[in-house]
Amino acid sequence: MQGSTEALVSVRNLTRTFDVRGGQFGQSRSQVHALQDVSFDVFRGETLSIVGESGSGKSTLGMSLLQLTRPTSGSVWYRGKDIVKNNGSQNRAMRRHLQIVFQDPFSTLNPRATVGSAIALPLLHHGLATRATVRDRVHAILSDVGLGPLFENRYPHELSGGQAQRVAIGRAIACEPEFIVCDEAISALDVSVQAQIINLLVDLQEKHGLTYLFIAHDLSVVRHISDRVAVMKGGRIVEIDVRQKLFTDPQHAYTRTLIAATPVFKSTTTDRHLIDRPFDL
Ligand SMILES: Nc1ncnc2c1ncn2[C@@H]1O[C@H](COP(=O)(O)OP(=O)(O)OP(=O)(O)O)[C@@H](O)[C@H]1O
Repeated sequence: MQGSTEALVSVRNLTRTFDVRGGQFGQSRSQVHALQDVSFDVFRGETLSIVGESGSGKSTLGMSLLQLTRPTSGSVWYRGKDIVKNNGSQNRAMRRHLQIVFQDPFSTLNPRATVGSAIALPLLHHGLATRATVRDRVHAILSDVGLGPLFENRYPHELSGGQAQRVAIGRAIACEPEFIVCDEAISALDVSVQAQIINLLVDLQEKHGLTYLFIAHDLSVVRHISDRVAVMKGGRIVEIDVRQKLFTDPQHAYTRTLIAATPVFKSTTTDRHLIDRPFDL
């Protein structure tokens, strides 16, 4: 296990209910219980994966941890503080330490901003570089994510999906965070590019001591890179355990169903880098 047993983030009794309108003219109202009494810890340095069927609440959970959506009730403890109670400026300051990488990098990159300025912005905003040092920092971050210095002048439309996701990851690590939510961060990429991005995330975790909440639906990847896995169904965590135990001795019937639907994993390596996909088919 890569992580410690020190809780970096603690989620307690988290609930998120959405009011939704139905009917032809929106005349009827109902509620969706996206998160129901969710409690768990994320240990410093670990990769905790969240798996579950579509609509089980994975993204709502990830967004709630960063206060990108406000929970209906419950608490999220980080650095001794319940960040659910944060005001706007406290949230902005907190997000230097807690970052998120989404599935579609193009939707989060400004199409009119170069890669260099996308990475420079958080550096300058959080006082992590000055006008004099920012270019060197941008180049160092580009190198960290496997991109050469010339990428600083490119615009998002000039990037492949994998390159754009590298930029999004670079922008996240520019803030020197300790915790990153990866919300289906490899799902939209070609299979061979997925392996490259997984390997990059593994390298960055080792280099910077990062903690990941890795939201995914692909159990073969989750099985490879996670320290622990939480299984969500209907807004609840139905099972959470260390990876080895969860995959070899699942306790919940739904976990068994998910695992049964996953291709057999043949690799016995303990190295979390992927050689290529489909490595396990
Ligand atoms: N803004 C919203 N308004 C209304 N309902 C929402 C909203 N956001 C999420 N939901 C509902 O909450 C539930 C959980 O959604 P969520 O996106 O967290 O699931 P998920 O497990 O991430 O799904 P997927 O794997 O498809 O991304 C779903 O029923 C969804 O329709």
